[in-house]
Amino acid sequence: MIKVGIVGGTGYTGVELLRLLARHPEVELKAITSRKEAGMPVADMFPNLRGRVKLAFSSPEEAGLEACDVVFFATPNGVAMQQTRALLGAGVKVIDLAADFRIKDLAVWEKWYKMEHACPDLVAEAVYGLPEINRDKIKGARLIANPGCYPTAVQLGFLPLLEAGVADASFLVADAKSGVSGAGRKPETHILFAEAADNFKAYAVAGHRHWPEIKQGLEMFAGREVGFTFVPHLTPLIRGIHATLYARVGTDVDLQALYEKRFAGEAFVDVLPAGSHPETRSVRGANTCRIAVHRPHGGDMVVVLSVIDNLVKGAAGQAVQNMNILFGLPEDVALADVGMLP
Ligand SMILES: NC(=O)C1=CN([C@@H]2O[C@H](COP(=O)(O)OP(=O)(O)OC[C@H]3O[C@@H](n4cnc5c(N)ncnc54)[C@H](OP(=O)(O)O)[C@@H]3O)[C@@H](O)[C@H]2O)C=CC1
Ligand SMILES: CC(=O)N[C@@H](CCC(=O)OP(=O)(O)O)C(=O)O
Repeated sequence: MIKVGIVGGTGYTGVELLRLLARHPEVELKAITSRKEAGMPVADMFPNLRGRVKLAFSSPEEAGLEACDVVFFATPNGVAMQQTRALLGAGVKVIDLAADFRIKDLAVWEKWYKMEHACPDLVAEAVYGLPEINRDKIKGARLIANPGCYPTAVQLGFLPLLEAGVADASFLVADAKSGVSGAGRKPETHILFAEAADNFKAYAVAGHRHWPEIKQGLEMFAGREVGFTFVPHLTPLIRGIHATLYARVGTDVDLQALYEKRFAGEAFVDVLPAGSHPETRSVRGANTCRIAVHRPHGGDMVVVLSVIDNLVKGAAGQAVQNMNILFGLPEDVALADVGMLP
């Protein structure tokens, strides 16, 4: 059995990890931390886990994380980097759902995250946990930087175009909408029901911290610098990201065949038939990225539609997928759920 610890068990990604790991046949949950709720049985806070998770929250210091095989950090940015070195030293693998290890250029990371990095050498070592591009590196890793939610939807959507070199890499646009759970469980005014329900708005148009993360990935796929514009929106859904991606391509490319070929054999990327419009609800609760590719009016613009559940393929599901790869298990263990309609 894989002994698992979770730091930050009271947030939305923490409880989503618990939902997935509670029925993972190879996992033994050893510790789930919360500083505020230490001592409270997990199922008292999250009744969906009654009868499935018997542990109580413990404080991070008393959780015995060094005795685990793998520790997930479902914590705000800047927490995992304080504890990762000691855990790796104790032989524990680490999967960080936050952004501490995602961006290789430290100056860029420090600019966007507004703090000094605690362990630059570990940033260099960390493997970016997008299995569809990094599966082989993930297999041998000690430290996984689990991608952000918008970055997962956007990078998977652009991947075939850029790898094949068929798009104009100097003009890439991502117009993305996220459900409110993407902002986490901490109380903030802009995610109150009366603020976010029956409302729709863009935010961080001047610059969002996922922009450098996505750009780093797109440049790796393209093998060159890219021109990339990213506009996130808050939409009155609870779960889900819908990314609408725009690029210029030559008119002789069979886009449908390109996408189907690139993702053939990928259990968690579903390329829909030509002309489809993927819905966020079709991936709700599922670890699936569902993609459709369009060429409106037969012109030179490609429009890619990419949907994920931000808490599953955009966070906890992808983290469990990475854990399965790290421990040599089939990638879909505990991740075979289909989306929930309606
Ligand atoms: N929500 C989403 O869709 C996605 C989130 N992420 C990332 O995952 C991480 C977690 O997100 P989310 O679950 O939404 O966040 P929440 O704000 O909902 O939860 C944060 C959790 O971390 C704990 N925590 C906070 N500070 C510390 C600390 N200093 N030391 C130890 N534990 C701490 C909190 O519990 P307590 O204070 O009691 O200790 C809580 O359990 C974030 O970095 C987020 O950016 C990534 C992809 C998608
Ligand atoms: C809707 C919403 O607010 N989404 C969050 C992004 C989600 C996220 O968790 O990103 P990191 O893991 O990189 O922090 C935001 O825009 O800040």
